[in-house]
Amino acid sequence: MTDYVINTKGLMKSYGSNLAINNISIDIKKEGIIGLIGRNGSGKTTFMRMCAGLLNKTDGDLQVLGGKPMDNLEIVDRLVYTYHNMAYDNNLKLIDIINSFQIMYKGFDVSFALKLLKYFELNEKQKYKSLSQGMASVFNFICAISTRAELTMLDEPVLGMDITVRRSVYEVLLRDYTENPRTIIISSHLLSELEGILSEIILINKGQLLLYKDIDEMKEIAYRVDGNADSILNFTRDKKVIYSRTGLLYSFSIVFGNLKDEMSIATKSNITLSTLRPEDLCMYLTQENKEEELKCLWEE
Ligand SMILES: Nc1ncnc2c1ncn2[C@@H]1O[C@H](COP(=O)(O)OP(=O)(O)OP(=O)(O)O)[C@@H](O)[C@H]1O
Repeated sequence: MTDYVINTKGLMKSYGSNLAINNISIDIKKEGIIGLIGRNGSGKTTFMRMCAGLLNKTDGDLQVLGGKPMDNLEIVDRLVYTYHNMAYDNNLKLIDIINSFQIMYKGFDVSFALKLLKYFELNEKQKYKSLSQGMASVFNFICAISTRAELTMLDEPVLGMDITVRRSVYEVLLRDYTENPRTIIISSHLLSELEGILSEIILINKGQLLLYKDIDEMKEIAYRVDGNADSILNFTRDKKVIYSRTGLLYSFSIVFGNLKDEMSIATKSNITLSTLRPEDLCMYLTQENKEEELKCLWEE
């Protein structure tokens, strides 16, 4: 038995001339709730769809649950992938879809799915097409989580949900994971909300893998350096600076690397060091400086 759910080597996917996944090599460990994080268009959906056997790769190796996912029933029976716009037949009621999941997945827990429908106040007789975006997302989540598949991939699962429902979904997810440990990969932009339930983060940008880290490790791999511009420059001279802002009122830099042992040097150099929240680190690693373009918007 392999210790990994997904192994890729040099994975590539192009849509015509558009390179959506660019040379991703990653071994994703079994068990955990993993956040697949990246900006719009970074390739999250493309990556998940390839893993789910719904999309062919262009090049490279891709193994999911120890096999190739494309046209491989033995593998796709052990995984579930849901997204916000599931294309169900217009006439299907929620109960019909639940019954189909039960037929497709031998581990599907119907009674749990029905309890969740009640908990989230959905009516099993309602047609899927009549659900609001938030309600449809809740229903897709219910189907995915009740499948208890070895690999559960949720693509933007909370799209359209209000904050109260999102919180309930996170709680159900975490509790169900504790009862039934498996690998759950969630793509989302809302890292700040998810942080509390994630064990690892995969960050991709423009189709490339930037990092795959344990969430606790992430809290020590980059630091914010505050001080006056000269002190910051001196302190960061030999360090990997990923973002810098120099202003009249304040200046700071973001340094990639563990600076835990440099606290006393920093204090002597009139520098304040602070750790970054995973969400901020992801933002600094993927943002582009558009200051000049922004100014141009109001120019004649
Ligand atoms: N069917 C398609 N045909 C052509 N290009 C596509 C297609 N699907 C995705 N792309 C392109 O591939 C890139 C990655 O898209 P993808 O949907 O995988 O990103 P994403 O990270 O899921 O984005 P978002 O967070 O906005 O949903 C984008 O440049 C997108 O325009």
